[in-house]
This record gives sequence, C-alpha cells and structure tokens, in this order.
Amino acid sequence: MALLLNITGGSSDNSSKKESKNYQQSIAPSGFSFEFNPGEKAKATVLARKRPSKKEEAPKSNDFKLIANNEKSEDKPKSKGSKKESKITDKTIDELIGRNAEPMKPLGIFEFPDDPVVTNKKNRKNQQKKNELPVVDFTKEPIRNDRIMNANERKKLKTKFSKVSNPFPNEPSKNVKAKKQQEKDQNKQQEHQTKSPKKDIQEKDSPSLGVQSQNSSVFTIDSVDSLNIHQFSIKNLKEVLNFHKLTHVQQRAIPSALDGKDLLIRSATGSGKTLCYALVIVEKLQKITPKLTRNQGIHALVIVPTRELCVQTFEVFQKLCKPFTWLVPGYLSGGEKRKTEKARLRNGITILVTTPGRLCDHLIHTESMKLDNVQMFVLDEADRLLELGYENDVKKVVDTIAEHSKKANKDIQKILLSATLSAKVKELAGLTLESPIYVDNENSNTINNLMEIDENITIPSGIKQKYFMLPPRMRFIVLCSLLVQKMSHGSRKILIFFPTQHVVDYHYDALVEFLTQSFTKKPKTAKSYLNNDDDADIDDMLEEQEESDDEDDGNIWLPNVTIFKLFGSMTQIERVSVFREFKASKTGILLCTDVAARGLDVPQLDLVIQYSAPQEFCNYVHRIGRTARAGNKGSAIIFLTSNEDKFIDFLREKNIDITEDDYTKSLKEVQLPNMKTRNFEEKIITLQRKLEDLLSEDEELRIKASRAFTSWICYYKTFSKELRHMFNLHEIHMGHLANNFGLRDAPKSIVRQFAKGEEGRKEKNKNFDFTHRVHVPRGDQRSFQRLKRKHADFSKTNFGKTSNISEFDSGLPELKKKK
Ligand SMILES: Nc1ncnc2c1ncn2[C@@H]1O[C@H](COP(=O)(O)OP(=O)(O)OP(=O)(O)O)[C@@H](O)[C@H]1O
Repeated sequence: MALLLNITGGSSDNSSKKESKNYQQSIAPSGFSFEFNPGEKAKATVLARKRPSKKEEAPKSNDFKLIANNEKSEDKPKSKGSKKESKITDKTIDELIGRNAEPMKPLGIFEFPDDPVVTNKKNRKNQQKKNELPVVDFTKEPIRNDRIMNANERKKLKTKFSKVSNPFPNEPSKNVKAKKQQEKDQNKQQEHQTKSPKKDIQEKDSPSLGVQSQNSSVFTIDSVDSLNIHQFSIKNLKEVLNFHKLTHVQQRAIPSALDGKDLLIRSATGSGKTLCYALVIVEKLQKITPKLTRNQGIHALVIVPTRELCVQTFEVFQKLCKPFTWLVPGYLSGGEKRKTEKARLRNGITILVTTPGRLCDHLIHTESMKLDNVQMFVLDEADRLLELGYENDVKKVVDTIAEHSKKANKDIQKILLSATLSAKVKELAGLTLESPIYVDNENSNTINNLMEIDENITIPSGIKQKYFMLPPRMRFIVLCSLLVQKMSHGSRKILIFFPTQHVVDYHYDALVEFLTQSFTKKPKTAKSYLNNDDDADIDDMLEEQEESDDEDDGNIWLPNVTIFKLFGSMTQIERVSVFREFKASKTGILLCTDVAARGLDVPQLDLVIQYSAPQEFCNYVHRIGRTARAGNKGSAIIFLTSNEDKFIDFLREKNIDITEDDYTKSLKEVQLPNMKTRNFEEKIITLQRKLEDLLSEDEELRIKASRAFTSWICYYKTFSKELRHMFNLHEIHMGHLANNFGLRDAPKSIVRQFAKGEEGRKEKNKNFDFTHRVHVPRGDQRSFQRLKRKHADFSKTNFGKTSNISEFDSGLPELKKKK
C-alpha cells in the first residue's frame, strides 16, 4: 500500500524544524512521506492512494502510528522528549481518505492516455463476452482522455510533486510552450555551431558527409584474365570464387598494389574492396622463392574491426590460397582462449587476419608472436577501427611495424581501406602510408595532400530506399506483418538493425514466438519444463517441440524460416556459428546491432530493415550497404515516427533518394494463421493482445521487455551531435513506446526497476535462476544439440546470455547471476 500524506503547518521556531524533520524520517513508515511544522495544527491531505494488491499484506495498524505535534496551533514547540504522541489509526486514515479522496490512481504523476486495448480491462472482458472486438484506429495518435483528472487537478498535483524528479517529459501535445522553447534553443545552438570557428573532435569526426550515388555499374568490362597474376590464381578466381569480371575499384587498385605502392582505398559498400588487398597479398607471397614455410612467421598482417569480419576475411584468404598450399592463413579474433590462439601462432601462420585488441594482447604476452617478417600491412574499415576506440592499439601496431622496417631496412607495403575519410582517418593514413595512391570509385591517382580528399560516401545504385512513418506503438506489429509479407513474396534473407543488444534479445524471443511457433498455442519455456517435471530433459523438450511443430504447420506464420540474433556480447562460439549459419541458410532473418553494419557480406540478402535510426549518419550508409552488393539489387526500409521526420529531410539534403511507403500495406495483405479477421484494425488488436498476453504469461520475457524499453531510452539519449536534434527524447510518447514492447506498466515504473540499485534488481530477479529461454528455431536443432553436448550442463552455458559489454552498451547495470 502506498499512501502519501502531506501534513503542513506554520512554525514559529526554526530551530526545532531540523530536529523534527530528522525525527519524522526515523519514524516514517515506508510508503509515507509527510511534512509538518511544529507549533501548528497538523493538517493532513491525502493526495492519492492505491489499493493494496492482493499479494501485499494489509498494513498493520502500527504502521500508521504518526507522531503528530500538538493539535493546537497556538501551542509552542516542545522539546523532543515532551512531544505529545497521538495515534492515527486505520480509522482516522480512512476518514482522511474519505474526506479528501481523489479518484483511484497509481502514484505516477504523469498519466498516459487511456488506451482501450491496453488499459480498459473491463471493456475488454465485456467485449470478449460478446465475442466482439472494439475497432480502434491504431494508426492515429489517440486523443488524450482526461477523465481521470481534470486539468486543474493535474496542475495542482504536478506542483505538489514538483520535487520528485521526472525522467519522463510531458507529452508533446501538452507541452507546446516547452517545445517552442526547445526549438528556439536548438536554433540558437545551430546558429552558434555554424558561427563558432572552433569545432570539437567529435564534430570533426562526424563531418557532414556528402553522398553520391554510384553512377556506373559496379563491374568493368575487364576480365580477371587481364590481371598480371599467376595462372592458377586466375583459374581459382573463376572456378572457386566465380569472379569473371573486375569491379571498378579492383581494376584501379590491384595493378597499383601489385607494383608495391601504398594505397588508400575508398569505395561504395559491396564493391569488392577485400579482393583488392587479398589477391595482391597471396600473389606476392606465392612468388617468394624458395617457397615460404609456415615457421617463417607472419608475412602479411590484416587488421579488421570485428570478429565476424575477421572470420569472413580469413575465409576469403582460404579460398585464394587454395592453389598455393604452402601459404597458411590464420585468424585471431578474441573471444577464444588465449592458449588455443597461442598454439595456432606457434604452429605458424603466414597471413594473419586479426582484430586489434587481441593482436596487441599477443604482442605483449606471446613469444611466438613476431612481426619482424611482415611485408604487407592492411587496415580494413579504418574509420570503424577508430570509432570503436582502437586508435591507440592501431598506432601501437603501426609503430612496431615501422620500427621493424627501419631495423631491417626494408619497405613494408601498406594499404588502408575506409568507407569514410574523416579527419582522423586521414591523420592515420598520413602516419601509416608513404606517398599513397588514392583509389575511389571513379579515380586512382597519387595524392600529395590527404586533406584535399572530400569526405563523400558513395551509395550503390541498386538499393531501393523506403521509410515508414508509423505511430510508435505500431513498430512491432508492422515488423511482424512486413516480415511475413516479404518472406511470402520470395525474400530470402532479411537483416534487421536494432538499437541495443537488449532490444535485439527481446525481439528475438518475441519474433520467434510470433513467427515460428504455433500462433494459438501457449509458449513453453525451458524454465516451465524444468519446474514442472523433475526428470524433464532438454532432449524431451526439443523432441516434443519438433513434433508439435510438425502437427501445427498451418498454425505457424513462417514455419520454414530460421531467426537468428547477433550482438557484441554473445560468446565467440555463438557469434561465429550464428554468422556462418545465417550465411549458409537459404532463408533467414537476422536481428542484430550495428556489430553487423560493417563489412559483412551475406549472399542473397535482399532486405535491410532499420527498426530504429542509426546514431551516426555513416552507419545509415553501412547498414543499407549490407544489401545490393556486387551489382545486385536490394531494398532498405527505415522505421520512423512522426516526430522523427526531420531525419528524412536530412537524408534528402544528402542527396539520398528515399520515398515513403505505406506501412499498413503488409498488415492489410497478410492473414493471421488459422484466424479470420474482419479488417486490419482487428489484426492489429489481435497481435497487440497476443504480445501482451505473452508477456503476462512469461515473467522472464516481461523483464526482457522492460530492459529493452529502458535501454531504448538510453540509446535515444546518445545520438551524435549531427542527429541529436532530430531524435528528441522529449517528443517521444513513453506510454506508446512501452505498449510497443507489450508492456502495460507505467513507463516510469518500468525504468525504476533498473534504476533501483543492486538490491532492487536482486529482488526483482530472485526467481530467475534459469533465464535462458529455449527457443530452438526449426532447422536449428542440430547446431543447438551440438552446442548442448559441448556444454554438458546446459543451464550453465552462455547460450542466449546478454550482458552489457558489446559495441552498443545500453548503459544498464548487468543482471547479477544468482549464486
Ligand atoms: N570481381 C568480382 N566478381 C564477382 N563478385 C565479386 C567480385 N569481387 C567481389 N565480389 C563479391 O562482392 C561482394 C562484396 O565484396 P566485398 O565484401 O569485398 O565488398 P566491400 O567493398 O569490401 O564491401 P564493404 O564496404 O561493405 O565491406 C562479395 O560477395 C564478393 O564475393
């Protein structure tokens, strides 16, 4: 029970105020807050109250024992010891409540609009009885329903509670003045920014990049035969890699690199930059006579920013080295045991692909890690390396290599590739490269002054860019219907970018439940199996799940599609296996953070969905660049809400060709499995209810949703300077955003769960000794079984683990595991 009392009165003695305050704190029962000044008539006002929930214990009468000062206003303040004690019993409390009662309402000061679907349980029950669904236009912003309190009452309440910090701003419609003021401030800020000659590093590093669309096609008419390389390499390119023609960037870069020049390469996503250095490395090393042996150490070093890119690049080298078996490619990507990697290094690697952090670690701790023989050095995705904070690591490696080259008096060829050439990348290029040749989509020429290069990005012409302008609470529902629509229209692979790993994790569970499990059956989590049956075995569960899936095919939206998730804090085994399986699968949906935005090359990926906007403009370009690669076609859709429309203007100013699409189209088109709905509004209501019911049945999922909601808010606060004014937290309707996550609680209380501190969280999560939801997407069983066998005690594996160490930390404290 929460009760707020305000006991006020004037005071004639200031000295005793402090004393009495201390006193009242020490005796105040939890849930009460009151003030009173000694010497005056105590006046109690009940501002609001909440009925105790059934579970909560009824308060004992002792809880209401308040020490009030003298009831008579003319009484002088008395010393502590002489305070008169008067008991306010349950009865008096009730009387007080009865006298001043305001309508029942949770103590949250800012109420959220009454949503007939979400909050009106009575209505819902009645409707269900009648077997009729209310028709609600979800597509419109609801009109605020002020029936709980009128404006005056709310104003009063707000001023009384003005001391309480409010993490949520007022709703936009109610806050016109504040909005205007904010706009003024923003304009001033912008003016200031344009006038100010000094720019800080971040501004420098997120420059207003220009965009140009690729004019020509990706490929030239030149065949791979035109390259001056070994005949076996040409045969290998044609037969193993299926490359016949050169891309523009390859045609320009490869001959110069074969001549031993340092290169700075910038070109559109998917234009074949990897081959520009990989082919040259293999060609140069295979030429060395006598043939290199693996114990002669590392001869080529390639640094990439992420583990997936590391594995991907290593696989390209494996293919290119096929005709030259004495060249041994290898990779170090972190996440693996240092011991295993040390053993690999000891065995000998000729071409090493690595992430910078792990490389530096081995340079310090591993004796066999030597860079003395390095002849070629590549920095791929240099801008991303710097963004991820690897600047020092990269500089350390550059220095080490320069030292060796000086000692041995030999030249090391260096190649730097970057999608964007920010000031920092240029600075790094200046440090690393010597009289480089600059290659982009259109040109290749020697560059004297790197600073002269513009900072434009090129977007492949094969990408069709669309946006949805949709109400915030519709995001998830539209996503489901869009996925079903696209998959049934022949899409093979879809990549969805989410803001943080918590948001990925929650949506993975929710989408698996919606799209790949029986639509009408209640979900079963591993926990419920383990709890209900002592002898239950995961094997039984999997078998049962498989059998019921087979029976229910008609009841499943996407029975043959596997859903994957990928984010930075997953274990190495998970990350690599997810990435490989998604690449190899015929159809699939990958939910990810920006960890997959750069460099990843997934064949037949025809749609990229951005569930939320990227925090930096260049990430927009990289995200959409996962589709329409190597001259193929693809499409990209970004989900925005009406208050984010400035982002579209911003994109158009950058010459990005983006058009609006009707988000209701897919909802109107797709049918819910085994369900007949009269209109699309009914579909929306059914889907929203399903989501909410799912959360109410599954506490674990509800907690995930709450964390995801909170981390979304954190993400929203951290947009780059360039984009910050377009994504204003003050303009988000928190209630609607919470609805979108299937949450019915007041947004403020959701966030509080994670702001309470360690004790609060422990309390909240004390029942969760097994927090891994075991969704085994169909077709994914084998890999799951493999994983399970590897980790005999399943409940202790990291499968599905989500902690906060990834590239997009949500800023939330990590959940502590129960001992
Ligand atoms: N000459 C070629 N002929 C056919 N396909 C090619 C050729 N060169 C590269 N590709 C293919 O094009 C795709 C993109 O190549 P790559 O990953 O090297 O692009 P990228 O420019 O590095 O992209 P990003 O900037 O996104 O990292 C790959 O699937 C690769 O196999």
